[in-house]
Amino acid sequence: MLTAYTSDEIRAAEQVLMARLPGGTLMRRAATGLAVACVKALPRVYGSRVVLLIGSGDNGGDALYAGAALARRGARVHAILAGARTHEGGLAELRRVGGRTYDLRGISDPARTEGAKAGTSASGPAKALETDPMLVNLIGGADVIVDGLVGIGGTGALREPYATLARMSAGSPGIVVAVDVPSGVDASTGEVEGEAVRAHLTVTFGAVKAGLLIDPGASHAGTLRQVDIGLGPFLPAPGVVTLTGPDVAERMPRAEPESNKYRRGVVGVVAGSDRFTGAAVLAVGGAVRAGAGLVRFASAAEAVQQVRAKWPEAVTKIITPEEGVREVGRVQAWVLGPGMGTDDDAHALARSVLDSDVPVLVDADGLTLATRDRSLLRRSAPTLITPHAGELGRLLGVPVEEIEERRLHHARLAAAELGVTVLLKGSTTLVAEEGRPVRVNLTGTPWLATGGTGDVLAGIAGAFLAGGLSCYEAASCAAFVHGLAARMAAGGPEGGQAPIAALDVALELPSAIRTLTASR
Ligand SMILES: NC(=O)C1=CN([C@@H]2O[C@H](COP(=O)(O)OP(=O)(O)OC[C@H]3O[C@@H](n4cnc5c(N)ncnc54)[C@H](OP(=O)(O)O)[C@@H]3O)[C@@H](O)[C@H]2O)[C@@H](O)CC1
Ligand SMILES: [K+]
Repeated sequence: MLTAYTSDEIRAAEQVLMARLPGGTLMRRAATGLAVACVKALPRVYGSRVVLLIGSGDNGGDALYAGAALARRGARVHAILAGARTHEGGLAELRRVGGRTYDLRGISDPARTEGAKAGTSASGPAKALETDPMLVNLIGGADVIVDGLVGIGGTGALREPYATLARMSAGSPGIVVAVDVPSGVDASTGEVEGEAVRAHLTVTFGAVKAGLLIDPGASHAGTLRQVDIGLGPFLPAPGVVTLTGPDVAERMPRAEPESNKYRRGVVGVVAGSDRFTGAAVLAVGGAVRAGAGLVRFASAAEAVQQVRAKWPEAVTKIITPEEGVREVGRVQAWVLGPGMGTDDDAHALARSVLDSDVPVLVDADGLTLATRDRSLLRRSAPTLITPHAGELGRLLGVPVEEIEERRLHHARLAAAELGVTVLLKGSTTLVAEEGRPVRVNLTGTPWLATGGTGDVLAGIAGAFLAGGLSCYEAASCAAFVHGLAARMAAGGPEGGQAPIAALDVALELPSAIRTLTASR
């Protein structure tokens, strides 16, 4: 399991460790790791052009010492001094080995208190920077740009001149290496208030910061490399974690020799309607291919006909809103919602499912119904909701943009406010439940952003719930397996480059599960 921390947690651990070591030891360790990462990223160090963006704190200190190490190996190193102060030891060391500096305070006095919103065009002092020939040449001609503007000490939107430097580095052909965290990304949450550095590589020290795993921060971080500085024993229990393949393999329901279909878990699916049938076919497909012992599907006649045609292994029943799921037979968990509609009949059906005493996964139209009638989610058995940002926004009465901007906050808030487990879909899927670390899933692929993949995910998680996993475990394992199957469908476990359809993800599930469980 990978663990991730907030800035405060890292800082507290660093204090304890620092008190036991000679001064400067941690920065030396960090800078050495950073220099090694830069060497690996460069085709050749000797003669390469390295530009350091230096802020006023220790993040800049790391970059200066690493720059000095690169200069000693023959790189041409230029430090752009952007802060009101500069780390003295680092600067002296860089100068000692022939590194050069360019002090921005000499060319402009930008409004340092103004946050620059992403996308706004530069004006005034920022404009003067953007057209400064020296700066344009340095940044435009760099083989590698080392972002040492701010690290875990950063707060709020990047101020000038940092914001302009972040924007300029995005236009450079050089490799951008972020020191500890891309400047402008909130290291604790992944939130980005204004301009932020877009790194190809982030070299992070001591432990992974949660904001590097969660979008929008995650998409600014590029490849992550962690440098051990000896912090491990001093870190607290993490607030954010990520499951690895072996973690998921260990948790997934197993088919034991004495298993029969009832022992492996019976999942009920209430999805689709006479008008919409595709979502039902995909949700049932997810459940069937993820290894449910038996899938009971209950819906209107047209949806039942389509599901039977595609998945003959499902036991189907045509139901009416009045009778609900009373006569469907015993299940260990329900999946409720995809394509079921949102009218009064759908509401009655949802009520009959949510009245049951087994775990229920609520997705899609089920979430729309719950938005209108929150009492649907008040139940004694566990509930898992699987919204995308828009659905969660409606449930919480918050604009979708705010959900996207503050994913970690809103996933936690929803879990607390609604008393359910929340799987918030997106490029970095989050699973939140009160009293537990938020789980971030990293196996997704941009190709997953296509219609119907959420229905497949609901089916997978439903199968895992029926197999005996808790909402928290079922959601995080399902997100992992779903993302892995999508990657494999798109061309390979590391992510291919072919478009995929939702059904491809369902069909790929056995292969994905096989790659996970082969080593268990
Ligand atoms: N502690 C350790 O043991 C180790 C720490 N290490 C390293 O130290 C880093 C943390 O260093 P840190 O604490 O000096 O903070 P850091 O991130 O460099 O900058 C903070 C300064 O930036 C500014 N600033 C803030 N927000 C801003 C904004 N939005 N826009 C513009 N400016 C902004 C503000 O300064 P001011 O406004 O006064 O100029 C603030 O004081 C850490 O990430 C890691 O790289 C490693 O060496 C390993 C050992
Ligand atoms: K940085």
